[in-house]
Amino acid sequence: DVCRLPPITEPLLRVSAVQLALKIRRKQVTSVQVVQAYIDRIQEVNPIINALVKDRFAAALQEAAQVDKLIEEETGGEDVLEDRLPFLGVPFTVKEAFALQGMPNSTGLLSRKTVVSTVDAPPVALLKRAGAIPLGVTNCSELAMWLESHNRVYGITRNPYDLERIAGGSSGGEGSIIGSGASVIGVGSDIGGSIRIPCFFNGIFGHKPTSGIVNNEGQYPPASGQQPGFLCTGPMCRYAEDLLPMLRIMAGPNAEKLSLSAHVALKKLRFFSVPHDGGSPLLSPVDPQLIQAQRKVVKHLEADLGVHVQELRIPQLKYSFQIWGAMMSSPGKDGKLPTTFAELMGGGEKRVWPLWELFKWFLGLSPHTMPAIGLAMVEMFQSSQPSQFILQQKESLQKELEELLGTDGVLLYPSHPQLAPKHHHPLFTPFNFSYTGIFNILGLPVTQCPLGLSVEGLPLGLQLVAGKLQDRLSLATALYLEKAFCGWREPGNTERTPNSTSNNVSNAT
Ligand SMILES: CCCCCCCC/C=C\CCCCCCCC(N)=O
Repeated sequence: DVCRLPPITEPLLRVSAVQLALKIRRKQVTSVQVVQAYIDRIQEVNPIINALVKDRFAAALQEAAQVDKLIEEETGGEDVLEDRLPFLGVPFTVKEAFALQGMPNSTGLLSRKTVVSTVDAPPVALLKRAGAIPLGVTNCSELAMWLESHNRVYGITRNPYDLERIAGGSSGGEGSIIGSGASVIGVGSDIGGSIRIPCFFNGIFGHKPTSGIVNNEGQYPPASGQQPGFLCTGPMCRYAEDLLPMLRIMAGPNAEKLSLSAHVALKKLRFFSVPHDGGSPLLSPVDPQLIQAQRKVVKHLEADLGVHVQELRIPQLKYSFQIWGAMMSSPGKDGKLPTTFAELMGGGEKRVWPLWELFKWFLGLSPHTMPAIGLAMVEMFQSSQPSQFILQQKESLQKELEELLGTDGVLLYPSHPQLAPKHHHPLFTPFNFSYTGIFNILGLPVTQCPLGLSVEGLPLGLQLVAGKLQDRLSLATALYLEKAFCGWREPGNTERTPNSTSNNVSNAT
């Protein structure tokens, strides 16, 4: 069957990063064994999914051997290692848009093909300092600004649940490699959904932190204008228990602001469910299977936690795309407009002429992808003066949601109106990303939570949104839902685990 990945046979690939680190510290397994198991799986699936675009396997194995030596020689005991190096010996992957020393950093732009990073981006450096070992870098969309990971440097990345479908973007290589069981944790970034969309399409967990918490430096392209307030770097992973420790590390000193160690009493939280954006004509209606999955979550929370989940309609959400577009193109505090997409496509030296690129594209001569050319064309007609009406909608939405969520609220909202589309299909539904993009503008933390598979075998999922700096609430809710909905499912494995049957939507009553 050409649409299926080979099944996972190595049990180490079914262990969370936190548990792997524990096993390595306790010498139940060596870091070399774990790193080798992941290299083997990458070599098995990557020729099919094209997710990892440059590896550093030899260096990773050497680093793993050093870790094993360090553990042999450590006299301070397991606790000392856990405290100092919580991810000691655990492999991870990084979106190619981030600097990882010695690895390419083109962000899918052909003119940057030969750019090699000499340093690590700060969140990557923090993970390395916590003992994690990078295996390589993964594919993304051109200039990280599209929901399909396809570019002229590395080609197209495929979805492990159906190779004819997209892996999402812009951190689609991460989504696909983690979803395939060929990486356990990874680093992504998100200015419109680039962590959450690939996590959703590949059935894994991800977290877009509160804006400003994780350092965004060391990724290309740099955000400009007001965009630094919307761009977020965050964790992507297969097991919910890895989200919080990853965030704690990646946030560095800012982690303190999130009180991540505070206990979350789920029964005392206030839950809200918004089933759709209120009907923007630009976006697709929400897939009935996603509506049903969200309803099942509501029922489960009410039955199991004894909470009341309030269903809401928030009319301003209908303008999500217009709000995102207006804010992304607004000038920064210094009055400077953001760098245009056409300038970014030109590699910073000269801007490209979108219509000329379009003409070349039809002749097969453009070094750019169609979505990038399309974005540059749309930009030509975009005003940097957003309408007062849209700004008012944004202000009232911000106020309403912040008041609603406070310090104890969690909102359930679809991640995207459709299940993973076929390759190139987002060209016909380019505004659907607004389901995720709106929360970048609002600066709220959002955890992407998988919810089993659809009748077609594609991942279902949901966004869990919390108030500013309340990341621990959406993270705790995802951890709780993983138990009931079984979290990540192995692609190609249609068998259900014993307690998962009732949560497969195809089986739902
Ligand atoms: C050729 C079709 C192009 C039409 C463009 C229509 C306008 C759509 C505007 C923006 C789409 C951006 C998608 C962003 C996806 C996530 C990006 C991210 N880095 O978080």
